[in-house]
Amino acid sequence: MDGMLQFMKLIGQLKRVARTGWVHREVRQPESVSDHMYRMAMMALTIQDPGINKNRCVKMALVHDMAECIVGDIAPTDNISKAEKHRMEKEAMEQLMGLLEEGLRKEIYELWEDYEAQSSTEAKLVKELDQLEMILQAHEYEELEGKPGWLQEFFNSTQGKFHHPEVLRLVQSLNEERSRFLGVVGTNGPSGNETGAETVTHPPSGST
Ligand SMILES: Nc1nc2c(ncn2[C@H]2C[C@H](O)[C@@H](COP(=O)(O)O)O2)c(=O)[nH]1
Ligand SMILES: [Mn+2]
Repeated sequence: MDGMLQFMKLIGQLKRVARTGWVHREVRQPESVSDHMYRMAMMALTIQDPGINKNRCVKMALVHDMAECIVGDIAPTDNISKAEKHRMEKEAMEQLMGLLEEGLRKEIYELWEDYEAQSSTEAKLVKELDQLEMILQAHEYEELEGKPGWLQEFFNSTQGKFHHPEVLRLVQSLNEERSRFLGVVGTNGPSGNETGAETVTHPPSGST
């Protein structure tokens, strides 16, 4: 088969790889890895910061989890070490890159390596978008399932991970909307001047 066609079919598998974090919590109709990367790419497209290479961020968002078409979506709950996860994903990337011509192979692999190593400013921002996209999706699932606070663990595990002003602004808006949904604003809810890293940490009883 044509290498490019095989590459595109492998990438197409991302549409069918459900995000493990949601599967683990028995979310109905969990999003796929490609769903996750699409919204991250859109988030990157909206970046206004003149000091950031926005196009690099969009490309990085689109490639950062592509190895998961082969190795699947490895989550913290899988208890696979960072080193082993990196080894598995690097092997998958090499298989994918072997299907491409030299120029494309270099461009994509360099973006992926930068994200993995968190070397560039853009890579660090895309990591923040990765975490923002996840907590936004968690909030949306809480709303869809009518379960305020249900997915608090995703907010706890990302606390303190947000630094870029444009990301913090979105996290702040998300936390304010989530607080209203939790029904705590106006009682002992957030004061509204949080940096966005804090989350509402007193979900109603019954959430884990
Ligand atoms: N149960 C939890 N799962 C989590 C948490 N943080 C991340 N995750 C999941 C989300 C994805 O399915 C996967 C990794 O996502 P990447 O975008 O980094 O590949 O792990 C958590 O706190 N709890
Ligand atoms: Mn990701």
